[in-house]
Amino acid sequence: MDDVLQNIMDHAVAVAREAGQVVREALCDEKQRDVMTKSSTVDLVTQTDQRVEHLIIQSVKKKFPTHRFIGEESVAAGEACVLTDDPTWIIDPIDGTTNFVHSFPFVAVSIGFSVDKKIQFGVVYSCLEDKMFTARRVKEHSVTENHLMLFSSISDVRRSIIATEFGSNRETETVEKIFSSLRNILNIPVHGVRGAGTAAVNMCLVASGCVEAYYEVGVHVWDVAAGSVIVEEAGGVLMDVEGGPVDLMSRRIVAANNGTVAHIVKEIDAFSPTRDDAPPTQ
Ligand SMILES: O=P(O)(O)O[C@H]1[C@H](O)[C@@H](O)[C@H](O)[C@@H](O)[C@@H]1O
Ligand SMILES: [Mg+2]
Ligand SMILES: [Mg+2]
Repeated sequence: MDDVLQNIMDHAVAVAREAGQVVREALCDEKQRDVMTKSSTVDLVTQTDQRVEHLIIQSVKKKFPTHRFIGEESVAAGEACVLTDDPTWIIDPIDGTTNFVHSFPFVAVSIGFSVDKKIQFGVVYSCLEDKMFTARRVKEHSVTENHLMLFSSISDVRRSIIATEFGSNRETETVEKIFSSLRNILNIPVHGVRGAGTAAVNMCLVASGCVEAYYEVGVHVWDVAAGSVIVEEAGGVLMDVEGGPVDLMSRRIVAANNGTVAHIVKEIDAFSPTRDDAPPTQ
């Protein structure tokens, strides 16, 4: 199985790189950044998101015809978001669409691969930085092209930088919760709060030791599937925002180094968005 998995992962890396090239080219063409909206007026999608997801799925289908997919834009188009035991590619074609639309320079292609409902490997290609982050759920972990994972050993949360995002839900109650968590964390006080505008890159920043923790409520499984392995294989931990094991379908995540995770969880004003795998409402 090892060689088989490596073969699949090699394909994921190759197709992520190909997808990244499409994203870079699209950035120079305003038409390809024309905005459409999904769950809210600030939940953006472009024809490039759809095109890149199609490219990845078609490429994988040719090589691995029995594999299944959970893709952000396919789910937006009505496909079910159900993780089975079958080999499944979990794809975010452009993580950081808002960044892409505004040319804010952090945009990633994120691909997680799951078997038996466990993510086996993750590939995050931060395509404007041209950084490829990969990790496989075995002891080995690697970040190609010399992007070494330098995991943070800081355990004093007051010396930390915490990454988070504001998401795309602007309901008053949600915004209140987001700011309540942010206020608690700033008041610790931490050295700083940052956000790259992409969950996948934020998780790679944890794995690289650039930030001590990342948390968000409102993410989707395609935002965090790949990053989850990258963080864990770098030596980090994943947790639910109220403590306890993370559930990638729950839309809640904390990814952190060991020293700060407990402190961060204490400060988050948690809430529960509709799960990714909830049955569709009629
Ligand atoms: O750009 P996306 O693929 O839509 O992912 C975004 C997500 O929509 C947003 O809610 C999060 O705050 C970002 O961190 C994601 O990466
Ligand atoms: Mg995303
Ligand atoms: Mg996306």
